[in-house]
Amino acid sequence: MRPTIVFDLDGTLVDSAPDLAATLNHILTTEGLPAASETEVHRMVGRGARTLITRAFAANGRTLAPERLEALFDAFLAHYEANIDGATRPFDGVTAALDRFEAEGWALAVCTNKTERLARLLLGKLGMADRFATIVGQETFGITKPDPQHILKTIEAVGGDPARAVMVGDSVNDIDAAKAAGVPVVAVTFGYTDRPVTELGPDVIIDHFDALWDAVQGLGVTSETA
Ligand SMILES: O=C(O)COP(=O)(O)O
Ligand SMILES: [Mg+2]
Repeated sequence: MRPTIVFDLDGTLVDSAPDLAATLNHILTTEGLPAASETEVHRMVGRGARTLITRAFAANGRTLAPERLEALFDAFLAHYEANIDGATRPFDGVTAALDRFEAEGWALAVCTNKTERLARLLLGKLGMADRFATIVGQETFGITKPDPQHILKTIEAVGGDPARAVMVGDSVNDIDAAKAAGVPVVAVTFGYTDRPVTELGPDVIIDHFDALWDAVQGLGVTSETA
């Protein structure tokens, strides 16, 4: 059985904050609220767009009734879909790192709290969708990180084994989900998080995708079949 490497999307594979911020700010300004900075967005992304909107309104002392939140979520998705790849690009070294894992026989997967639909759209526009054996989002199983089942079901979807899998992510949601799933986790330092990943207890931390292959080798999950 092939080993599986599961990637978070926003803040891990792709630098999507500029486009997420543009859409969030479209919603906020339409509502008469001040725009959020990209740094603020970095701290609020990670639990999906409903949570992003909720957090941004809370930062302005506003709470949202459930119906209002759903309406704003729909408006967010429509605006984001139309602008999804405006400035979003893969982080430096992603392509070479994916090439390496693919060449060594790993199954590549995405597990994101974005919607699967928009994750597929974005990765398709970036020419990356075909590289992944599966792309799992918030609505795929109705489960989101930090629930460990989000990662475990992603591994299952590619026919993988959690005992021969690794998670790569940027936030507490990825790290907590992986730990609860019993899957070793690599944290990146260049993503979106409200707390430095050094405080979150990942198995290993990398500053650049060029360090990913060696970091994963150090976790003892290898390409050879047992
Ligand atoms: O869009 C989000 O809030 C999070 O997405 P991610 O799980 O890919 O980081
Ligand atoms: Mg992320």
